[in-house]
Amino acid sequence: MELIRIHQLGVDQRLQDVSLSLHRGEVLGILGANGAGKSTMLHCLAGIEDYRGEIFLHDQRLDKIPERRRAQQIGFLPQSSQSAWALSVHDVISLGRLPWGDTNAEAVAQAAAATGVTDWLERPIDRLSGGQQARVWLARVLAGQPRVLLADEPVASLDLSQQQHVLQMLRDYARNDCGVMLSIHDLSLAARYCDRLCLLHEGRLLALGPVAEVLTHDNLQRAFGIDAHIDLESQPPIVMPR
Ligand SMILES: Nc1ncnc2c1ncn2[C@@H]1O[C@H](COP(=O)(O)OP(=O)(O)OP(=O)(O)O)[C@@H](O)[C@H]1O
Repeated sequence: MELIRIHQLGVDQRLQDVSLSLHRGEVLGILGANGAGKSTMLHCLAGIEDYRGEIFLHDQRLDKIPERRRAQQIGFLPQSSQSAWALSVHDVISLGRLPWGDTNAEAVAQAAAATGVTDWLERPIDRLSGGQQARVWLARVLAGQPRVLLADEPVASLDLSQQQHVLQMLRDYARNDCGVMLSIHDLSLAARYCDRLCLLHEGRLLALGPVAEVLTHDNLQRAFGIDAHIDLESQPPIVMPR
């Protein structure tokens, strides 16, 4: 069943005629070169970018859904986040409860545990490393318990172990009757953790479907201009520029 349906999405010169769906229980990976339109598409879904075309959440047009309800349903992790104040980790994660108007201590504790930040709850966020802060911002989104979780490069600043941990956690999150849409540059990780992939090229949809249909030599040549070594049968799968 579709959680999100995008129909002919367009933004100025940046995104053209993109149509796709996010299904219940799946992780959909958004791929593409720098400037391909990944963030732009996620911003449209998050309600922070004007667009042409239509986006449906369940069967309701996104722009007709009251803002608060939309924020309860769709959580967004931007590419980078910063706090203007030296909030504690606990307070940052609690901000994720704003759409609900509560402080749900259990949701906050669960989000902290899922991202492995429980030991830092009392520390000011600006005293953490970049990768540690990234996990706290992710915890903030998780605390809102959104049905649809959008994440713009959630593992870009994480070490190898945390990349795996976070992607597995997002996969588990999706399986719990939710959906996750994330942009990612590491094609091997995308092959390993995403159920389906969407490959954007110059603002257009170049390929959409199961991993093996999207990560082909031809598609990677067109999207990234690379000759790739692709072995999707190995454990874990390998997709690297030669
Ligand atoms: N606020 C903006 N106003 C106008 N153009 C923008 C804006 N933000 C991004 N762009 C342009 O839109 C295009 C798509 O950018 P977008 O950020 O969606 O790419 P991306 O695929 O997320 O790239 P990256 O991998 O570098 O994060 C780029 O050409 C970019 O220069």
